[in-house]
Amino acid sequence: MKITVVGAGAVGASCAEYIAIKNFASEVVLLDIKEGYAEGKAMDLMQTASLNGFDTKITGVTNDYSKTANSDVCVITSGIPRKPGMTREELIGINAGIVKAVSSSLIEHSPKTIVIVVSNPMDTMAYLVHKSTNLPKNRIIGMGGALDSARFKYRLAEALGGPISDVDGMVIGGHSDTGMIPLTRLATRNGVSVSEFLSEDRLNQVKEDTKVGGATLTKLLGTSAWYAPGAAVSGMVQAIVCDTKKVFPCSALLEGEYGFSDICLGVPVILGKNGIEEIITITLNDAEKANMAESAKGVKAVNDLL
Ligand SMILES: NC(=O)c1ccc[n+]([C@@H]2O[C@H](COP(=O)([O-])OP(=O)(O)OC[C@H]3O[C@@H](n4cnc5c(N)ncnc54)[C@H](O)[C@@H]3O)[C@@H](O)[C@H]2O)c1
Repeated sequence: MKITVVGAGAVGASCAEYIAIKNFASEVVLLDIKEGYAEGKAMDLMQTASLNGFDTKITGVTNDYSKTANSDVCVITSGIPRKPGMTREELIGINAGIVKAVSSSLIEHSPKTIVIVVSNPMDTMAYLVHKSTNLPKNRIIGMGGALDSARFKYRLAEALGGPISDVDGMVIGGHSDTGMIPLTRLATRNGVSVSEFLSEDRLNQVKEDTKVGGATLTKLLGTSAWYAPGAAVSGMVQAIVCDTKKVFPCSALLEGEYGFSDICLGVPVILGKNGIEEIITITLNDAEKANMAESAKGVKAVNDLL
């Protein structure tokens, strides 16, 4: 299986590294517009192969889409990241042009590909790819919820004082500080509701810490994070390539699900060889429904800027 990752920056390179280390793909092509940058990242990563024990071949190219031909999955991470104090929405002006041009070049060379959109503001960028290409909706997937859910589980484990492997939970809604909806009501510690262990106040704190998870890291790092985003993308690529049918919250084009249409929003989906195999409709309570409506409103307002 051949995977292309566009953008050999922090997230793209981390994503390529995790894909290679998990050893499920034969080839990863890293593409960047900056002369020699992807080639350098690919060479550095290939020099970890004997140390980390993987056989995936990573090649780097400068803006040459012919080298990406017939990719099974293409990941778009190209674009600018946010700086401290910025929102993801503020990136739209520059990133929309990049994502539109990149997706069109990718699809020209890999018409059967599945596209994973990472560049921010991600829900709007995924929507833009839907609007500007003819790919069926199951083949365009936005990555946000997989990362936000990992951050949610991190915060839950911290509050519980237990291992993350005991924790399950999901974040749906828009991939923004205000739009995320960590579903504390459905989160569990080894099958037991987390509300058995944590007060409502503590759970609300977990929720708020999760929503600003990206901003917290951006402030500490001076730019947005890359390890967890790269790992989240690699998990989604693996589910597609290995046809695992695992459930991830992803930004998917909605056509009536959850009461919304003509919008990409984070909802639980089953990922497999066809990309989005199914959108799962979970029963939300009134408060969660109201949160989803607010979240959708926020994403629509950004979509209107396109
Ligand atoms: N969806 C998520 O959960 C999530 C998480 C983290 C970051 N992001 C987003 O991912 C994007 C990348 O973040 P990063 O930290 O890797 O940034 P980065 O600056 O480290 O890397 C971006 C790379 O894109 C390249 N690039 C720019 N224009 C290009 C083009 N037209 N064609 C090919 N390459 C091009 C740049 O040269 C650069 O190497 C940002 O928009 C960021 O906000 C999303």
